[in-house]
Amino acid sequence: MTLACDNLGWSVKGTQIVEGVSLAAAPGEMLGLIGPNGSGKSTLLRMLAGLTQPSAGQVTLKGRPMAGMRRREIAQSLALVEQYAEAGERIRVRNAVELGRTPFLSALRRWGDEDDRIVSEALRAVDLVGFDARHWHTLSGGERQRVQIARALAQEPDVLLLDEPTNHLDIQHQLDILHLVRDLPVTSVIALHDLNQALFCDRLCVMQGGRMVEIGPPSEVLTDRLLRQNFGVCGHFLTDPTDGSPVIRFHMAHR
Ligand SMILES: Nc1ncnc2c1ncn2[C@@H]1O[C@H](COP(=O)(O)OP(=O)(O)OP(=O)(O)O)[C@@H](O)[C@H]1O
Repeated sequence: MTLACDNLGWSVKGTQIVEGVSLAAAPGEMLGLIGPNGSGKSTLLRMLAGLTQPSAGQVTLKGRPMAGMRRREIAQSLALVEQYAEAGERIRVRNAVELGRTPFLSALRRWGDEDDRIVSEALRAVDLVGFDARHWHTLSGGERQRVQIARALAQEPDVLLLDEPTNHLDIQHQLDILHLVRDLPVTSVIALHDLNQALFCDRLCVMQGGRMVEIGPPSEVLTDRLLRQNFGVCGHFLTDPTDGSPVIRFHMAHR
């Protein structure tokens, strides 16, 4: 397995935030992380990225315990796009994306043409061609989000973790990013609130109160019972007449 965790937990000041989460993302899989606000998705992602030390359990990256790995080594395989990622106000877009190459640079391996090519490709992938010289503080929320995704792509990771990556994005760029992630030859774990977007994923992991309550293909996980119990809504599956794909229409649940 590319990325896995076993009995993962995190507590703060005696409060259990995440508890007993075990999962394994297969190579190339797009695993969605869904659940109501405060259910532990971001905390779980940060532990999977090695940024938050678990209070219990362990994460393994390509079969090796992450706890024994150096930050640089993790960053050579795994990239995280956080929900509210910031960058220096005065940094330019291209320089921000170039930071994705840092884990691969050293005194013996200096910046080269290949790094320039990778950065240009990452900017192109998120539709930011021509933004190279723009300062971070001049960018819109959606443009900033795409810079952060480009920075992660520039890491050329095997594992890509994304925390609500479609936040702030207009509908075209939301679809672009979801298609991009789905088509990349990487293992991805992606926290999403939009359950129609979650249908893009191969499997969904449902969080509730810090625990994983379901994992499986979207069609099996997003049942009427689960939508009511975990999200407090009713959902009806409809079929898109253009391509036969499922769409969920939500209604308020009668209490
Ligand atoms: N450092 C902390 N101290 C206290 N409580 C925390 C801390 N970090 C997270 N929490 C709490 O843990 C819970 C889970 O937070 P987390 O951000 O992981 O949820 P989430 O599922 O990503 O939420 P959202 O959908 O709103 O982004 C929340 O109730 C949050 O307030």
